[in-house]
Amino acid sequence: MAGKNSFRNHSERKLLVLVDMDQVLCDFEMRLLQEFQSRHPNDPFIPLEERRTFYARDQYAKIRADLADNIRDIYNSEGFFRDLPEIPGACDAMKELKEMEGVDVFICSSPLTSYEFCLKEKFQWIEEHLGQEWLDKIILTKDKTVANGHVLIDDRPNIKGAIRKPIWEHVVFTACHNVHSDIRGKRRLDNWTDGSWRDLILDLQMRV
Ligand SMILES: Cc1cn([C@H]2C[C@H](O)[C@@H](COP(=O)(O)O)O2)c(=O)[nH]c1=O
Ligand SMILES: [Mg+2]
Repeated sequence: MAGKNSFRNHSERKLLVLVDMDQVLCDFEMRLLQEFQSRHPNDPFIPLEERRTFYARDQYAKIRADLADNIRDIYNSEGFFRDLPEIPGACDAMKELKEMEGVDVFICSSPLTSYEFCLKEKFQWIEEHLGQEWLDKIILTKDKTVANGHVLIDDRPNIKGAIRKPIWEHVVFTACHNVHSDIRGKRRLDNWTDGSWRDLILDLQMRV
């Protein structure tokens, strides 16, 4: 019985880290803007530093309804999710996290409801940028509040769902659209490059 208990204690002490994909591992916003400007050179666009809503579509809709449709057509098109550029340092940080003692890391991402390309291409992106072994570490869900973990690193400032008080601490990953958002006492992670993510993980590990 001692063995069983020690296994339970060991797994309970592991810090379970959930990491979002779009705008945390891969740069949805930059590619969306580049593609929009290339497809619609004569239309008004929203520079990244002027983005404010979580959904780009919503902000474009305030300018003109057809611009929002054009935005949707871009992220619904084949290759969009597959070819997203990496957020600087994200993949190296993920690989390091995966090797850290006492840490278990998963990718937790919400796919588009129009899943034709998005679902497959999220898997392709992960395989290409992180490696095949990461295909076993994917949680795809429209409702992240039901996912289990100690921390969720995610750029969406307000994550709502079936569970009113999710089990994880939400650390807001800074993105163009949330720089000015009221994040009500939540912590931020600004990037994967200045090493501050390691301090965050160490601090979280002390609390597990
Ligand atoms: C900006 C924007 C995003 N989306 C979609 C793209 C993804 O499927 C989700 C975001 O997923 P995450 O796991 O929360 O990062 O939202 C969209 O439909 N419209 C948009 O303008
Ligand atoms: Mg995101």
